[in-house]
Amino acid sequence: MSEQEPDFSHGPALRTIAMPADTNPNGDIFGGWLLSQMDVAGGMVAARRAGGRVATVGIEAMKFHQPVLIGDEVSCYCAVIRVGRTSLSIKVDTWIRRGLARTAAKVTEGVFTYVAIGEDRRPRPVPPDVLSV
Ligand SMILES: CCCCCCCCCCCCCCCC(=O)SCCNC(=O)CCNC(=O)[C@H](O)C(C)(C)COP(=O)(O)OP(=O)(O)OC[C@H]1O[C@@H](n2cnc3c(N)ncnc32)[C@H](O)[C@@H]1OP(=O)(O)O
Repeated sequence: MSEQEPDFSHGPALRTIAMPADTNPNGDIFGGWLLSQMDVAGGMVAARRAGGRVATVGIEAMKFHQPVLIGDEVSCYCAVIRVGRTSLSIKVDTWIRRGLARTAAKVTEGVFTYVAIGEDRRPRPVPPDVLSV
C-alpha cells in the first residue's frame, strides 16, 4: 500500500470496517459485500442528484484490484460522471486503509448507472442540477 488516498473535497460517500461476517470461504472479504457497499454509496449520491428515489440499472467497468482483509477501513468515493434524461452514472472508487497505516490503496472501481424513478417505480426525468452533491 503506497498510494495516497484521494483528497476529495466532500470525503467518501461511505466509510465502514470490513467485518468477519463479510468474508468468503477463503477468509478474505467477499466481493459481493464490496459491490453492495459501492451500490449503496453510488445510490446515495445518485438519489441526491436525482432529487429522490433511484434504482440501479447497470454496473460497468467493475474491477477488483486487491483483496480486502478483515478489519480494513473501507471508503467509497463517488463522482457523478454522466447525467442523461432519466439515468445517471456514478464512478465509485473504493480505497482501504489497513491498521494505523497512513497510506491507502485502491481496491475496486466501477461505474454504476441508476435510473431516477417515481412512486410508480417508472423512470422520471433527472431534474436540473440546482444543488451541488
Ligand atoms: C432525496 C435525497 C435522498 C438522499 C438519501 C437517499 C438514500 C437512498 C440510498 C439508496 C442506496 C441504495 C441504492 C440501491 C438501489 C437498488 O438496489 S435498486 C434494486 C435493483 N434494481 C432494480 O430492481 C431495477 C430493476 N429495473 C427496473 O425496474 C427498470 O429497468 C427501470 C430501472 C425502472 C428502468 O425501466 P426501463 O423501462 O428499462 O427504462 P428505459 O426507459 O428503457 O431506460 C431508462 C434509462 O435507463 C437507461 N438504461 C436502461 N438499461 C440500462 C443498462 N442496462 N445500463 C445502463 N443504462 C440503462 C436508458 O438508457 C435510459 O436512460 P436515459 O436515456 O433516460 O438517461
